[in-house]
Amino acid sequence: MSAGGQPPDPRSISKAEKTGTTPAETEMTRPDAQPTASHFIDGAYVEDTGGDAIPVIYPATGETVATVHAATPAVVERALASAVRAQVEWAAMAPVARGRILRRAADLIRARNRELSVLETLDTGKPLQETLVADAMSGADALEYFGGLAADVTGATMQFGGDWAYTIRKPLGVCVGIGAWNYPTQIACWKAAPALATGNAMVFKPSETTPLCALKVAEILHEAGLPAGLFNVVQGRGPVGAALTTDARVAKVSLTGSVPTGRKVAAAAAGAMKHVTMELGGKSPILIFEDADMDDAVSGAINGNFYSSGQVCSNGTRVFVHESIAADFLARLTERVATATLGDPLDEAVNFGPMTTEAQLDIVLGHIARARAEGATVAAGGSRLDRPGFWIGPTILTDLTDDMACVREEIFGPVMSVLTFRDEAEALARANATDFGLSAGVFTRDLARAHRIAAALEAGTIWINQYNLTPAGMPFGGSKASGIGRENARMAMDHFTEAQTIYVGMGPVDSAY
Ligand SMILES: NC(=O)c1ccc[n+]([C@@H]2O[C@H](COP(=O)([O-])OP(=O)(O)OC[C@H]3O[C@@H](n4cnc5c(N)ncnc54)[C@H](O)[C@@H]3O)[C@@H](O)[C@H]2O)c1
Ligand SMILES: CCCCC=O
Repeated sequence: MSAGGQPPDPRSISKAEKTGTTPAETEMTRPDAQPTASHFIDGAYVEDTGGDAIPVIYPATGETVATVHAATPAVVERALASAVRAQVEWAAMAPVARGRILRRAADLIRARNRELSVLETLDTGKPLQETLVADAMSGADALEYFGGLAADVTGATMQFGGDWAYTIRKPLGVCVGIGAWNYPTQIACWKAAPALATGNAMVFKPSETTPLCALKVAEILHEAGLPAGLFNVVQGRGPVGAALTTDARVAKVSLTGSVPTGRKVAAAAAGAMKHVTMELGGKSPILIFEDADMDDAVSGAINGNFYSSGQVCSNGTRVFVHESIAADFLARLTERVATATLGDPLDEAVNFGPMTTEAQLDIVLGHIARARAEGATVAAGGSRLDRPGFWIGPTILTDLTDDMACVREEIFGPVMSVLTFRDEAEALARANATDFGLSAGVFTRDLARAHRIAAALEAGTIWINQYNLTPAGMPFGGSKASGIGRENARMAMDHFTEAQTIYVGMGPVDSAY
């Protein structure tokens, strides 16, 4: 497919720059991001500077805005011990009372959305325009949803003609949550809400890259009335996550992260038969048929590739477009992508931010260099932007084949691969030809085709004529290498409980002798 010309550098149309926002002005609006202390344990902030210092870098400028310390073994011990103690009473509490606390936390989050969104922006670099609607608000939705469901955890009865049995769903005990860096508030809430609603305690380790927001979630949960010890936050890198995963007191590990980390964590948990939820990476397809609403398809591809600067697990980074509309699609796509507004993410006019880390930016640039070397055309973006921080514009690759690395591997950045197809069977086969299976999208006006394709796609979540929307009442998670289990919806309650079966004998007991 031909590139159709290089669009203007998105920096040249930054509204922030047009409106004359200066670094000095945005500096003035930036709050102090330094938390009271690194960890939140047993209802209070805890510091132990014996752990490695972890700088928190504002990705838009590269400045260090806070420093936390990795948990020492003593900190990990305090977190686990308080969770074990607190969980017993919490599990015995009336579920409706547990739910009330979570719903109160949801209200507090909504009331403080702006403050939390600014912190999320400082933590991740994602535009405030996004964080105001997608992060703390999504966390509040999960707390409200699971708070409402807490009193509705039910078992089943089975009749055997006299004798009968019933099941009750019991909490697992102490659960560990481990987060990725792209949605720190949302990930903390999506894990904490179903775990707490069902009577568990959680020790949460945020990503070392974005350690700030989970501390605020802990603070708010406790302000809402959560007893001390039930949601503890400890900081650290992989070894802290590994120490939590392998501790004998931990019944379950819920990880959001990459497939390689998922394999390690699942293997470590399997050694002690712990429950796991694995929310991992993907290389998801979006199939755009010739009868699709073109504007919606372009919007879906933009949302599914460039929101959060492409750092979204479920992104549809392999965009398969029917060959008869491919030229029109690419022309409209490049035209719209050229209007992205880059600038200080704290400026609400900005809708495209930097990569969250320089290391991730380097990974993205490496993928683009390899794609060029393999013969791809860069139809938009493609290079590091000459400004402080970790910037690359929305990037579109064309002239691709399915065996190129950029089409096969998760890039986790703003890089869309546009491919063409001739017929449905071919599109489906190519969409499924991956070890990943997180998500997929279909754009068509043909309802029968939409549902036929959705059923045949090997992915945990499929969007028809939409992309990347994840309401709390909808299960979300991956197939194949992209994960085990589901977050959100009633299914998440099942994943944080286990069934106990009680058989009831109603007559005499027969025995052989
Ligand atoms: N499916 C989803 O819901 C979802 C959501 C967001 C991100 N992701 C995926 O996350 C990845 C990006 O995030 P990342 O770079 O932070 O992932 P990562 O795998 O590098 O790290 C994830 C978390 O695991 C921890 N960790 C690393 N090694 C560990 C070990 N041995 N034991 C326990 N914990 C360990 C890290 O400290 C971090 O907190 C991408 O692949 C993305 O697709 C998935
Ligand atoms: C669509 C939001 C899911 C979070 C993954 O990165």
